This record gives sequence, structure tokens and C-alpha cells, in this order.
Amino acid sequence: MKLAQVIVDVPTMQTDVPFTYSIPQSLLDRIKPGMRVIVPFGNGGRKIQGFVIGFTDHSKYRLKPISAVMDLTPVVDDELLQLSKWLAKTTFSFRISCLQTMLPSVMKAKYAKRATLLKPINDPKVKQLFDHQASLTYRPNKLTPDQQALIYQLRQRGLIKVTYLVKNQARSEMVNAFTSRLPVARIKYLLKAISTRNVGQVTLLRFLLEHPTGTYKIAEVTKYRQHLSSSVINQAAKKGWLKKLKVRKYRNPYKQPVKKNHPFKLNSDQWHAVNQIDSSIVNDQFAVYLLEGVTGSGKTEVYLQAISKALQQGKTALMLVPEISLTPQMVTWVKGRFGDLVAILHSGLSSGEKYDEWQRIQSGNAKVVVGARSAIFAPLKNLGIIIMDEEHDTSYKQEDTPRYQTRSVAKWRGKYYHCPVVLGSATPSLESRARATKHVYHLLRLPHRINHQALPTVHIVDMRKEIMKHHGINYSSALLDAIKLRLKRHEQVVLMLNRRGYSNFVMCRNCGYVPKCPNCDISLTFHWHSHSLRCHYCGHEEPIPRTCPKCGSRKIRYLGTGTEQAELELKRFIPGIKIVRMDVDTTSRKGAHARLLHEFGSGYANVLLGTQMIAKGLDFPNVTLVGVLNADTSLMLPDFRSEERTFQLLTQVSGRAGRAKKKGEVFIQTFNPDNYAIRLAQQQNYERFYLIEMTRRHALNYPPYYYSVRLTASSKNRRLAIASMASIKQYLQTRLSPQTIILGPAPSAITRIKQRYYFQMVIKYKHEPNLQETLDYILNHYQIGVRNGLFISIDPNPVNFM
Ligand SMILES: Nc1ncnc2c1ncn2[C@@H]1O[C@H](COP(=O)(O)OP(=O)(O)OP(=O)(O)O)[C@@H](O)[C@H]1O
Ligand SMILES: [Zn+2]
Ligand SMILES: [Zn+2]
Repeated sequence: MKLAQVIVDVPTMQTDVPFTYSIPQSLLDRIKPGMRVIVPFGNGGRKIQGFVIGFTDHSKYRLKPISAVMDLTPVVDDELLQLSKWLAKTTFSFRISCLQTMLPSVMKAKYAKRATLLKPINDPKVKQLFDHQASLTYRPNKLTPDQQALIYQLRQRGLIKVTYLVKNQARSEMVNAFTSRLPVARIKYLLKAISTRNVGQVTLLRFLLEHPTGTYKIAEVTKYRQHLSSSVINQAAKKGWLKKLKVRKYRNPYKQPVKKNHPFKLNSDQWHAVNQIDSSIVNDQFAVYLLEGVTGSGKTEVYLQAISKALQQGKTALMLVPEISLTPQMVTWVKGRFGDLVAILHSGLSSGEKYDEWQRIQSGNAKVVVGARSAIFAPLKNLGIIIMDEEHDTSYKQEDTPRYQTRSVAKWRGKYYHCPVVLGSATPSLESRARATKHVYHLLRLPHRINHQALPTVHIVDMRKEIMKHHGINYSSALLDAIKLRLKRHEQVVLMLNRRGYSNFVMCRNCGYVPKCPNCDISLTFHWHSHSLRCHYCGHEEPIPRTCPKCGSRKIRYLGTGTEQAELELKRFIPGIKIVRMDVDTTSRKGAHARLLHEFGSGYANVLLGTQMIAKGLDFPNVTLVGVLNADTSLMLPDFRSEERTFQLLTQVSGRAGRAKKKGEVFIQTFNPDNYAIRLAQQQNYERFYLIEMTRRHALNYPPYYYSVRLTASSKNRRLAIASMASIKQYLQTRLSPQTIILGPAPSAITRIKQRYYFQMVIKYKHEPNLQETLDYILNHYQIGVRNGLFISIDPNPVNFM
């Protein structure tokens, strides 16, 4: 007997195993691994979604049958099923969470509760509540307390039944279309027979003559053909001239046509890199390449030509970029080279658009995928190359469960398909560079800028001296002079405000009081637009106090620097200057990011002022000056990677200057002019930074010399969290080798979020064969009922230790 093994949509420890279901006769032939099904679950037999992951032929228990199959073809293929298993294991997460992470969010099941009356009830209140129907969709938050009480009573008295429905949200949009039913000879006859005064009919017949076959969307045809209206089409349908039908509408997120671009003639370094990568593509060979190329060295062209090779070989290609550098420029490059073969996946798309792009990939119509982190799960078959641009970027690590590192997933898929993985960066992560040094990865280098343009000259401005000179707080006089000079020369300026680790907060200048979030214990952020304070973790919002709640003084002042303030200040210094500001506030609306970049790129504005989101990838030839307003903030983080992050960020942003014919200049404003990360970023000396930082990591037992795992426990009960951590630590000490270092338990950087207390431990180890097993045991034995008890999460190789 054929039985189905199903992973159910219940993310708990107890349900993280396949459940066996019988298959109704009618579904036997249809059901395949990788399809979503609806199954009854638990004692109540409520209906939930699940994934079929395989079959078995026997079971000890009496089985329930599968209720329905949701898909016509599998939504996860064999490769991704295997990947989900590996992912669940290595990231300590539930298999169901991994499967859901791989699919567009609309394919995640939504459950609706329905309350159905078991017999008619002659009570006006009940009739009103049910709107004279037998059942209603049960949404407690939409009901008054009285109505909720009524439902409760009915249920107590056994008069209603509550059922769960699985809603499939993934729907393609359908639109009206038509196709001709007339033979060409008949059309010609009709054109002669009917009066030319019937302009609509004549136009339609001419259209049918030109398009004897094929299906045409009514909205599109009527838009572009004069005299053709939907009523003309409806009449024609009645006469039997054409057939009306519904077709899937493809929600194309990029409507404007892209100009075709052609491959550049490669310089010799680029040529060498492409050549090496190509040989792995052609020989079906898994290999990891680290493409280390200075800013403006033409890494993108290397990617494009390697992708082209994969396509020539009949294979597909996946290219990942950090979310914020998935700019319209990048899209134009790839679409302009590969046209409709390209699918784009990023967070700016609506969920419908994402679903449509996913469909195009799954059906094989799209062969090149460009996207941010989660695009690593794009259902491409027969992969020929995987590229990760800006491989050092922290956004490649998913911070929520499943806490995967995209690089590891890329390598897994590369091995599966025997294809190369290319990691590109001007400032590779120490982990990747260390592997290249040990020849685990192949190092490919582009040491020069295109056309041998020199890297920009970088000046460090010591803000400790500068701050005395004038009243502004964001701009040194050196930087202001440099900006004025560019305005005179009609050149452009990029200014970055480093927001990492920075809060725009409000402080009492009398007693030092800082307003904090009542739920999360972190400082509230000041927002200019709404003139209010907001919590970035939970969204709590409150007005700015007029007087200090602690000492009663009226000296509550805005502290720190924000992009809005920097914009206002610059306008004050240089009246008439045109500034495009890019930060979370100005880019939150759909399409805003693209619009702002276009505004700057078209030359309308003098200055692009923004947060980290402007540091990467932008390639504007007329930018000759870059200013970093505050280089220090990322140095202040309590994290061993803060120097690495600072170095990377400063090098990246400096690289925006002088990329074409004109030479670039950079000003870095800092209160720590002697810090090695800042000094070496000034020299753009990655090699030296790598050596110094590796020595430091070695001395302090940090990655990449040690691996690390972070274990976090959270609870509403603070004591319970502390006590459990202490006992987990004892257990770990008995299981792990003496060389392994256990730090903590300590309160997490943000100790309280949404009323839960967080404590963490960090395990640093070199070689620990029992680790997986030990951590699995902890997950299984120390967690107690999630709601009021203790919740444990494990983050392998965390990107920050806060
Ligand atoms: N072989 C070539 N000949 C002429 N121009 C080229 C060639 N290769 C690349 N370019 C151009 O050089 C510029 C810089 O290239 P690209 O943006 O790929 O640099 P990059 O290495 O990705 O830099 P960054 O790390 O700063 O983003 C682009 O405008 C690109 O079109
Ligand atoms: Zn005060
Ligand atoms: Zn909060």
C-alpha cells in the first residue's frame, strides 16, 4: 500500500517529523513528493497544510486519509526537498519553516475559522450575527465583546461547530482575452460584405485577418487600436466570430523596456577571471571562486559574461546581490544583456509579482535569476553558476529562523549541480579570504580600476579639532569647501551618514534622561516628520515630552545626527543646493528608491545624501566627491567585527568617487583618526587590513580561527531564563571538549523585547564533533511551552554578537 509522508504546518519540536497519511484511491496517481496537501491533524482533526516529502508502504497505526491536494505539479523539486532537510539540521530549525522559506510568501497557508450553526436558531441576535446564513467566517477581532460571548455560549451548548479552512492565497490574476474563430477566407468575405460605416467591426475583422491565430488580451488590444472597444468584441463573440476566454496575466514588475547592452571587450584581469570560471562551468565542476576586485574594477562584467557561458551550455544562472544594491542600474545591466530570460526577486515587489516571477522560474521560462538573499532558493533547475556579489555583506545572513548563511546554501546547491560558486567583493569577509589563502577557494583578482583610473584620494578630517570652529555639527569646513568646488564644476557629490549603531535620540541636557521604549528597553528614535518618538523594534510611538519626566527641566534636546538634519544643515550652508535624500523614510514607498536614484543620475541634483544604502554598487560617472559625515558610529558597537564592518563600509563608499574619466576625492570625518580600520580604509589597503585583523582575531580566539554558535533563551519570567541558562551551561561543559570556550550567560544587548527577557551564551570552538547532537538535545529537553515558558534559539555562526 502506498502511504504519504507529510511534513505538517505546525512548527513545534514534537511535530518536526513526517506524519504518515493514507491516500484516497482517486488521488493515488496524482500525488507526488513536493506537493502541498491538506490533511486532518490532531484529535479535533482540524485541517492544515502539509508537504508530501515521500512515500512509505506500511504503518503501525490506523491512518487518516489526505483530504486534498493543493498543487497540480510539485512546488518543491527533489533538490529543494533534500536542501530543506539539510537546512533544518544545520540551522536548528523546523523542516516546515525551511520549506516555507523556500517558497513565495503567498504560498504559505492561511487558515480561516468558520463557525456553522448545527440547527436553525430562532434568536434575533443569532440571526443578526450570522446575517441570516448558516455559517460565518470567525474573526474574533471583528466582533464586539457581546458577539464573542454569544459565539462562546452557542459553542458551549453544542449548537455550533467551528471548522478550519486552509486558504490558498497564491492566485494568478486572470484577464479577459479572445481568439479568432473565423477562417481567413471568411474574414475576407465579411470585409467585402459589411458596410464600411461599421468602423468597429471593420477594424476588428482587419485585426483578425492579421492575427488569425493566437490569444489577445482585450484590454491591450482596445487600448492600442482605435475604434476597437469591448462592446465591439462582445458583439463579435455573440456572432461567433471569436471566442472569449480568460488568460493568466503576468504581473511584470519592470514595465519600461530596457535598452539592449552588449558585452565589453574584457581587460586581461577580467579575461583571466572569466576564463577560469568558464572552465568550471564547461566541465561540470563544483568550485568556489573568490573574485577580489577593487571598487570600479568591472566585477559586474565578469559576472555577466560567466552567466552568458552558462546559458550557452543550456544551463541556468543565479546571481545574488544585497537587497540595497539591487538597484535599477543593476537590473538594467542584466535585463539589457539577457532580456526576458531574467527574473528579478526582491522585497520591493508585491507578493503577487513575486509569485509570478517565481512561476516563470519554476516553469523554466526564466533562466537567469537576480535577487536578494531569499532568491538563493529560486527553483532553477540545472544550475550552471551561482554568483554572490558583495559576498561580505551582512544581509546574506538571515537573522530569523531558519538562520541560514546564504553562502553555505550557495555551496550546497553548487555541489548538487556541479557548478561554480563565485563570491565577489572589493573587501571580502575575513572568513572567505582566509579560505582562499588556504586554497579552499580559488582567488581571482582585479587589482585595477577599469581604464586604469586611479582610486580616489582620501582625506581624514579630525572632527575633534573641527567641531570648535563653527556651529554646525555635520560638516567640517574642508568638506564644505570641497562640496562648493564640485558645484562650481558641475560635478556631483555623494554624502553618507553612517547609521549603523547610531540612534537619533532625545536627551535631557540637565539630568541625562533618555526616553526608552516601555516594552523593549532601548532608546526611542526621534522622527522629524511626525515629530514623535518611535521604537524600532516593536513600533511603539509616543510624543516628545515637553519637560523631563525625571527632573522636570525643559532642556529636552534632540541629540545625534540624522539624514534629515544633515540635509537641512547643508541647505543652510549652501542655499539653493539640490539634494536627493535616501534613507528608510524616503524610500519606503514602492518605486521610491528607483525614482530617487534616477533623479540623481539624470544630473538634476547636486548631492545624493543617504545612509548605508548609498554605499554599494552605484556607478555614476559624474560623482567626483564622497563625504562620510561620521565614520565612527560603527566602531562603537560592542561587536568584534566592528572594525571589519567599518573598513568595508568606508572602502565601499569611497569607491563611488571618480569611477569614470574624472579623478575622485573622499573626505572621511571622524573622532578616531588614528584607528587602524579608518587609516587603512584611507589607503584602501585591503591586504594590510586583512593581515592586521587576522592577527587580532587569532590573539582573541575569534572567527575565522574559531567557529561560534550563539544560544539564546527568552522568557517572560526573567528568573526562569537565567536559571535555565545556568543549567544548560553545566550540561554543555560535560559534553564539549575543554578547548571549547563558553561565554556567558549574559543579558543580550537588548535585554527585553515585547516583554520577554533575553539571555545568551556564545560557544567558541575549533573542532567539536558532538556539537550538533548536544545542541539538538538542548532544544529537545530545555524548552518548555513557548507562550509562558522558555524558548531557546540557536544561531550557528552569528554575524553579530549583540
Ligand atoms: N571591459 C570593460 N571595458 C570598459 N568598461 C568596462 C569594462 N568592464 C566594466 N566596465 C565599466 O566599468 C564600470 C565599473 O564596473 P562595475 O560597476 O562592474 O565595478 P565593480 O567592480 O562592480 O565595482 P564596485 O565594487 O564599486 O561596485 C562600469 O561602468 C562598467 O560598465
Ligand atoms: Zn532631566
Ligand atoms: Zn519597543
